[in-house]
Amino acid sequence: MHIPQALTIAGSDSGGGAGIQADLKTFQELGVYGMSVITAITAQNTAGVQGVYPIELEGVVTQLHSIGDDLQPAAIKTGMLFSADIIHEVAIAVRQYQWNTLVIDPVMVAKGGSVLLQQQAIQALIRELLPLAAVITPNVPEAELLTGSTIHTLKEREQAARQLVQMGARAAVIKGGHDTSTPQAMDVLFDGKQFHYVEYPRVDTPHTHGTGCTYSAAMTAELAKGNGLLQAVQTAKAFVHAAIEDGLGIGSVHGPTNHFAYRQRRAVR
Ligand SMILES: Nc1ncnc2c1ncn2[C@@H]1O[C@H](COP(=O)(O)OP(=O)(O)OP(=O)(O)O)[C@@H](O)[C@H]1O
Ligand SMILES: Cc1ncc(COP(=O)(O)O)c(N)n1
Repeated sequence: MHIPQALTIAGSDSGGGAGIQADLKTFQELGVYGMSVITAITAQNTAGVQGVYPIELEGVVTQLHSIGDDLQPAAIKTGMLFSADIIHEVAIAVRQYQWNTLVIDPVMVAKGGSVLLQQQAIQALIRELLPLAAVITPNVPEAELLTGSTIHTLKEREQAARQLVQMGARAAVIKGGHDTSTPQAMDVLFDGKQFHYVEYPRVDTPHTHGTGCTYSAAMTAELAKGNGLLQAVQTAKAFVHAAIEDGLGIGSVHGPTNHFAYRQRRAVR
């Protein structure tokens, strides 16, 4: 039996809703064997981030080699990378091990405002990692920082997605989770040739901690199974929407999403 395998390179969230924890739960829920390279430990809960502790560079590099020298992830995602040095080492490993199906979630700040990517690392992300991406999945503020343009309208989101492809990514998804002016949570995918629009109704909930991580992890899992990009994005959107809609009510502030929801809904159908 062939088991699809995927790797996440990201930060640990002690609260379990975002980062490595969200990624591995999502991989598992979608029937994919998950592996991890941890870039930083965060002390975090539903109220916010209480501390950020980057892993020593050598520790990140050794984890990358442990995976690359033995295991064969069919798809890889990056989340919180924290520093330019870590980005540099990840880019080297991606090229060395030919991790061509690379999903970049350019995590920059947590929902509560804590910095998860140092300011000076943004240029390294653009220069070294973005050109290796099968797809990059910024939210609007992240897309603005990556492209240097302001984004208000749908046209501007499309332009930003196109620009990210011109900058070297093979595809870009600009997420609409932050745009509360519309009743739909609509994401724009530019696959290098055409635009696709993936949408579900916006859920009125404060429990959206880790939505971006969960979405990009679900995309990575679907790509690891050999699915095409549009199908992977559509399944990921269904997965994250179910996870938001069936929130768990865990924690006192911005709770995690429900990683069981997609599988449970399919089981009762
Ligand atoms: N309230 C909501 N209702 C429905 N869908 C949502 C909602 N919030 C986010 N989404 C969807 O969740 C996915 C993740 O998007 P989001 O914009 O939250 O990412 P993000 O800001 O990068 O997340 P994170 O802050 O966790 O990294 C997208 O498909 C987005 O449209
Ligand atoms: C380790 C880690 N990675 C990513 C996020 C982003 O998630 P959110 O913006 O929902 O807090 C996070 N909070 N922590």
